[in-house]
Formats: sequence, C-alpha cells, structure tokens
Amino acid sequence: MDIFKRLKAFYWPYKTYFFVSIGTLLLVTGVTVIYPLILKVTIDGVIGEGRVEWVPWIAAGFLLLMMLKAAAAFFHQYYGDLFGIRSVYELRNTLYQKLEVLPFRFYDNAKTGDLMSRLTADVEAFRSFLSFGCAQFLNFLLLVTFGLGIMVWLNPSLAMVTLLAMPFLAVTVYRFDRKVHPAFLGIRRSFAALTTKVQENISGMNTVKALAREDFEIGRFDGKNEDYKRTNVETGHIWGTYFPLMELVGNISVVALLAYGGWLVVEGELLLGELVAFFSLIWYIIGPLMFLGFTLNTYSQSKAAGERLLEVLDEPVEISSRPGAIQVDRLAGHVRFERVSHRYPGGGEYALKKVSFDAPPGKVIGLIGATGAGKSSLTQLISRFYEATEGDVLIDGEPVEAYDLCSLRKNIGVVFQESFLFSSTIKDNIAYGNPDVSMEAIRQAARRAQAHEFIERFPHGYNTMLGERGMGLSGGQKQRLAIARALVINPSILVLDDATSAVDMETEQKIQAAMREVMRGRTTFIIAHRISSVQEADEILVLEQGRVAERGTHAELLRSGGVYQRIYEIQFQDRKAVLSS
Ligand SMILES: Nc1ncnc2c1ncn2[C@@H]1O[C@H](COP(=O)(O)OP(=O)(O)OP(=O)(O)O)[C@@H](O)[C@H]1O
Repeated sequence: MDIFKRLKAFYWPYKTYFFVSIGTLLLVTGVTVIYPLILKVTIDGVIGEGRVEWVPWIAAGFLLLMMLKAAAAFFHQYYGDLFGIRSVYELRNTLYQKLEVLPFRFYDNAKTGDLMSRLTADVEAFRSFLSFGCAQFLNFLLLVTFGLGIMVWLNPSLAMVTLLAMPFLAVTVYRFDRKVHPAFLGIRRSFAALTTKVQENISGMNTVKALAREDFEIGRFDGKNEDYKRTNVETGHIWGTYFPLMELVGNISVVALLAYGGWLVVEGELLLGELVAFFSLIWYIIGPLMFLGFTLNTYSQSKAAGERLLEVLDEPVEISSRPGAIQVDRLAGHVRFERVSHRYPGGGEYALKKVSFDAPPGKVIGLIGATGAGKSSLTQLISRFYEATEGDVLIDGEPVEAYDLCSLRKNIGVVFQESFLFSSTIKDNIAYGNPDVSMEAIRQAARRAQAHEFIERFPHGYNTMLGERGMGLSGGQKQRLAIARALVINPSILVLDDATSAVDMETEQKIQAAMREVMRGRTTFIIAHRISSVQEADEILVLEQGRVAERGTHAELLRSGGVYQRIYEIQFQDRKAVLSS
C-alpha cells in the first residue's frame, strides 16, 4: 500500500470521481443482491401460493430495478474511467517534467526504451487499477458482505456450511498474490529490456548494417524476446495453477450447499425458493472470488508499475537552481576556472585535475589534446551539465551554482560533438533555443554558420522538413545547422565542441572568418583535434589526462617545443605528404 500512499498526490485530487463511481457501484451491488430475494418471493410467495396475478407486478418491479442497475452501472463505469484517466494525466506530465530536469548523470546510464515503457505501459497499468481494479475489489467486498449477510439471515446453518471452504480460499488467494507480484515485476522489466533493444537497434541501424551484424542483432533480440516469453509463460503457469484451484475451492462450497441445502428442503426446514436464492447468492460470492485473481492481478501489476514510476520520480535532481539564484538577462561572459578538478559520478579517474584559467569577455580559448584528455568535461562544467568535484567555476565573478540554471544556459551557446536535430523544419531547428527570433536573424545565423547556401538549394529552403536525427543531411551540414542554432540565442559564451570536425577545411575557414565578427564580445571555447581550428585563439590550453600540460598562443606553443608542437608536426607532415603525392 505504501506505493499507493506515495502516489496519492496524483489521484486524490480526483477523489470526487472515485466516490461517485463507488456510490453508484453500491447501487449496482444492492440491486444485484436483491435479485435472489425477488426470486425467493416469486417462488415461495407467488408460485408456491398460486398468486398468479402478482406476476406482472413482480416482472415490472424487476424490470425497473434492472433499469436502475443499468443507469448506475453506466455512472460507475464512466466515473471510474474518468478517475483513472485524470489521475494518470497528471502522473504522465509529472514524469515527463521530471525527465526534463534530470541531470546528464542520469542520462549517461539511462535506457531510452526502458524510460519509454515506464511512461506508457507502467502508467497504463497504474491507471487500470485506479479505473477498474480498485472498484472491482470493492465490488468483491460488497458482494461477499451483503451476500453472506443475506445468506445468514435466510438460514445461518446453511450459510455456515457454505463458509467452511473460505479459509482455504483465503490461503490460496494469499499464496497466489505472493507469487504473482514478483512475476509481474519480472514481466515489466523484461518488456522494458525488449523495447530498449528495439529502440537501440533502430537508432544504431547504420552501425549494425555497416558491420553486417544483422544476424547477431536478430539473435540478441531473440534473447530478449525469449526472456519476455519465459516470464510470461512462468506467470501464466502461476495463473494457470492457482485460478483453477480457487475455482475448485469455490465449487466445493456449491456441492456442500447442494447436499446440505437439498437435505434441509427435503426435511422441510428450508423453502425451495430459499434454496434457489442461496444458489444465486453463492454464485455472487464465488464469481467475484474467482475474479479476485484478476483483481489482485491489476493490483499487483499496478504495484509493480508504481514502483518503477517512483524510481523515476525519486531520482535525485542534483543540479537545479538554488533558492535565491541569480537571474540574469545577459552575462558579460567572463569565465574563470580556479583549481577545478572533476570526477564523474560513479568514481573512476579524475577527468580534470586542478585546471585554472581566466577568460575575460570576448576571449577565444582553444582546447586541444588527445581523446579523453578532458576537453569536453571542461566545457560541460561551464554550462553546469555536471558540477565540479573540487575548485570553482566562476562566471562574471560568481560561481556557476549561484545562477538560475535557465538564465545561465540561455547565455551559453553549445554545439555538441554530435549534433541532434529534431524532426521538424530547418527553420524550427535553428530557432529552437529562441522561438520568437525573426526570420532575418535565422538567416543571418545560417549565413555565419555557412549553412545558408545549402539550405537555399533545398526546394523548400528553410521550410525543409528534417527526418528524425536530421536524416537527409550530411554530417557537415548538420554541424552547420547546429552552429546556427547556437548563434541564434545570441549567447555571451560560445562552446564549439568539435563543431567543425565534419566540415572540410575550406568551409571551416569560411565559418571561422564569418565567426570572427560573431565571436567579438563573446567568450568562445573551441575544442578541436585540428590545429587549424584553434590556431587563431587568444589562448590555447593543451590538455593531457585532465591536466593543463601547456598554454599560450599558437606561436608561443610552437616555440616551446612541447606536445602542441609535436601535434603540429604530425598534422603538418600529413599535409606535406598529401601535397607532394
Ligand atoms: N559522462 C561521463 N561519465 C563518466 N566518465 C566520463 C563521462 N564523460 C567523459 N568521461 C570520462 O572523462 C574523461 C574525459 O573525457 P572527455 O569527454 O572530457 O574527453 P575529451 O578530451 O573531450 O575527448 P574527445 O576528444 O574524445 O571528445 C575520459 O576518461 C572519459 O572516459
């Protein structure tokens, strides 16, 4: 029940729907249990006494009751549905909002398919209990209570005999619940693994095909599918074992009723109409009892689903705006690192070790170094995608943690190593960070990113629709759109993380020339592997295993004869070799 208590905030505001649904359910149950009494009266009081003239009145009364039951059943069903639907609407929104604020750390290990199944299948399972399961359980309790009450009223000893099998049924139901709950959790986990596999495979289809690993992937999918099948079969086995067992115990009651009740009628201690009423009543108890398996099933499923939903909702959000955070419209862009060290959550080596530098507004910092040297990690601390383990990251003299997260990030234009484009138009993709921007500003950003020309060559120009992951564009074209997207927010700080790795040298030079004007007044960080990308920077930091191994301008670093000069030599030799071949 703890899970339901913790998720109460989502369904309790809609309790009115729930109570209307339950109120009308009471009416339905009331009519249901009156039905055997009408049978009793008809058989013993009307047929037995030969009062045929009563039959039309009883039939009319019966019809009226059934109409009342139908109307009540409608309201019960409708408001039950409404209760579930409204509750999970809030729940789904909250889950999505949570996903939006969860930090990079969470997404480093998150599986998309698994998250998708939490937002869809798990939410649905929770709804099904709110809408039906809960009411069914109450229905069961009501029918059993009223049914038994009437039975005891009609004939206590016969009711006692019928009750004899109940403790066995209770034990069976209890054992069923104990087994079926973990089984359903297993099904949910397995289904999430299956959807993750599908999602990953579709995303990585290029790699699968390029390496001719289709058969391998089919095999891996089969493994997950097999697991899903197995967990379902196991659950089916539990279900298949316990459900007939419950039915059997229920039927023992019927046999006992037939034997003892029949004897009572023969002995003249029970009226025939009363025995008939007992038969109806016992089925009103056995029916929901057998249905109890299904009811408990929706309960177990929703409990398992609720657990998985709470896992997301309880996930800590370490990186958020603190109370009284500084709201800024525009930062000057003065970035300073003071002995900053960083280790990613989960332990491991330090990605950055005691890094210090000062980048006043307008300064261009080049970051170069081997892969894994810590270049991206450094810039990620500026946007507070992660928080430095030690040391201070300051912007305009204040620690990054002091700023409101949204206003901080709105001032930093980041172009990632892999540019993600939404399945929307080119125009919308460029304007993503600033939807109110004018068409002219979009064009200007595209010109500066050397994207305008190729965009104009598309038949629909800026209105060209891009597929998921920007299909239909070359790697360099995607990068240029991502640069335009970063420029359109008019940032004070610009981070270009290998942003021109996929464009040819000539285009890169054109971008750099166009950016020179853009960079004026903005602090720019250029991460690159090519020296040509950083050589014009005001200061170049050469990183080696998280440390700043060298720093200076291009000319200074060439003179120092260190790592930078060696990288330059290798790249320069490559060019010489190409030119002479
Ligand atoms: N999200 C992460 N979680 C854990 N470790 C990480 C994460 N991102 C990077 N690292 C580790 O931190 C170190 C520095 O990585 P970083 O991405 O900063 O290097 P880089 O210099 O940008 O490399 P590249 O040129 O290949 O992009 C590496 O050892 C890497 O394995």
